[in-house]
Amino acid sequence: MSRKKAARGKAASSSPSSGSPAGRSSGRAARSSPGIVQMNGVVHPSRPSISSSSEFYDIAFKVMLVGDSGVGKTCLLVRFKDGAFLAGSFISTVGIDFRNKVLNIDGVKVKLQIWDTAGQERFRSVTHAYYRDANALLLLYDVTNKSSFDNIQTRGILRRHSLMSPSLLCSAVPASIHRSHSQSVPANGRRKCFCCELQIAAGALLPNEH
Ligand SMILES: Nc1nc2c(ncn2[C@@H]2O[C@H](COP(=O)(O)OP(=O)(O)OP(=O)(O)O)[C@@H](O)[C@H]2O)c(=O)[nH]1
Repeated sequence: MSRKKAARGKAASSSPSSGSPAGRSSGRAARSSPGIVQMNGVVHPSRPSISSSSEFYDIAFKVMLVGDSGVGKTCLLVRFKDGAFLAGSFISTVGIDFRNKVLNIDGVKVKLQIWDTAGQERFRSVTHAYYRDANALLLLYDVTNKSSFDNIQTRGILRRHSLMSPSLLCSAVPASIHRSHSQSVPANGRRKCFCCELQIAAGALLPNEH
């Protein structure tokens, strides 16, 4: 599956820890290595493993970014992974893409494999296949667009039911916050940031013994 955004996010896309499903082997190499136990989509290496970005990690989780087209999913992910903001003309994601990032949560190296799904309706059937084994869904909405907020509620409920996984972590996350001068969805007192939400999700997914 190719993705138009590769052109503008060149540096990020050329990273070995990111890619489209066509290049998924690098991102998923660790998952098929010997000695890795997979339970409910959680990857527990039997010893510290090395991610495709040459970073060791103790445990890995699959996180899906979901939301309407244009809410800012790719921008947030590229910002989180590479620290760059994708300004300029909007090029919609084609299909699905992913990036890896290793976080240190209370001394545990947590590898997040973050999947950026296309928001456009026509890719729904393609992206649906990638929800299997997901540990968390981050439901992104544009703070200036009320319907994008209403839609994530439906999407979150539908996903949870279709995956029949009550343990799946779902969280609503505001995006496009730099457009917030015309904010139409209340931030509920606390201004959640994408980076914080990923840290919270990673912490919540860790087994109790950590
Ligand atoms: N001003 C402003 N523009 C933003 C912000 N976040 C995203 N954008 C712009 O919104 C447009 C859409 O952002 P994307 O991240 O590509 O949206 P997406 O949710 O990935 O869209 P799909 O790939 O179609 O699902 C781009 O032109 C971005 O530059 C923000 O915080 N402020």
